[in-house]
Amino acid sequence: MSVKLGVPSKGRLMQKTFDWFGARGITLARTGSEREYAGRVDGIDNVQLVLLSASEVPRELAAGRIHLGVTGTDLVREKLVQWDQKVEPLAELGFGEANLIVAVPQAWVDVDTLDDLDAAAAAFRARHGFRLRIATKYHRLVREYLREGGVADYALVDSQGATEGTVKNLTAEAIADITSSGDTLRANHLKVLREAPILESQATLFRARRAELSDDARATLAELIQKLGL
Ligand SMILES: Nc1ncnc2c1ncn2[C@@H]1O[C@H](COP(=O)(O)OP(=O)(O)OP(=O)(O)O)[C@@H](O)[C@H]1O
Ligand SMILES: O=P(O)(O)OC[C@H]1O[C@H](OP(=O)(O)OP(=O)(O)O)[C@H](O)[C@@H]1O
Repeated sequence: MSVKLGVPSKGRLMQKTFDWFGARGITLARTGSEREYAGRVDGIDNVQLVLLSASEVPRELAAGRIHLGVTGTDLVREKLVQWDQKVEPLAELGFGEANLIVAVPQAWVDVDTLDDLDAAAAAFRARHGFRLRIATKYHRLVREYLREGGVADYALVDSQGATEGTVKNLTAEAIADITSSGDTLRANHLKVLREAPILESQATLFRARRAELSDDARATLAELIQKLGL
């Protein structure tokens, strides 16, 4: 039995993940044609590379189909109920840093805090007859945050990409999304609420708590963790 290491196969986390392992003597490489999702691990025996989308890594870890996996903390917390019982963070990797925030139109001069948003949401419903819409793909984290922040009168609308565009497109009044440089928010005339972010995320190496391991694989995992300096 080999140790299965799940890493993003594309997107912004892939190359930096490969670089992070490479700097620690473990070479990860995609093999085959550019479009083939096959990979190789050099620098240690008996470790199998599993190429996945960053958003699928949490589920694969929770199911125990991979033993180790790299993805953003935001995706783990959003996708796994009681995430800390399913996975253990082993190392923050220092890239993929982004904050999950709530943003509203810059033109809403009276709305700078969650309290303001709650008041605006109540007024919006009274005026329009439907609830203020917040577009996001982080449904669980945003619901929990708004409940704790005392914001009640809103509806979440699902947005799986280009979330900042939903306000201009009139499919939402506000958004909750990841921001890094802030350029996308500014370009779409949105401002972040004054409170601390919902979550500060970065790429992290996780271990699956429930994955089965043979004795051989357990030894390989220990060797890998030691080689990575963890
Ligand atoms: N602008 C950004 N800067 C830095 N990290 C970001 C940014 N936007 C998203 N991320 C982080 O990158 C991770 C997602 O990576 P990426 O967008 O490449 O994957 P994905 O959207 O899940 O891809 P896929 O389409 O393959 O499912 C998340 O953990 C997220 O927090
Ligand atoms: O603060 P910034 O540096 O401008 O980055 C923020 C943007 O990056 C992510 O989008 P991504 O590029 O993954 O595209 P998406 O909208 O299709 O998710 C995120 O959803 C924001 O839209």
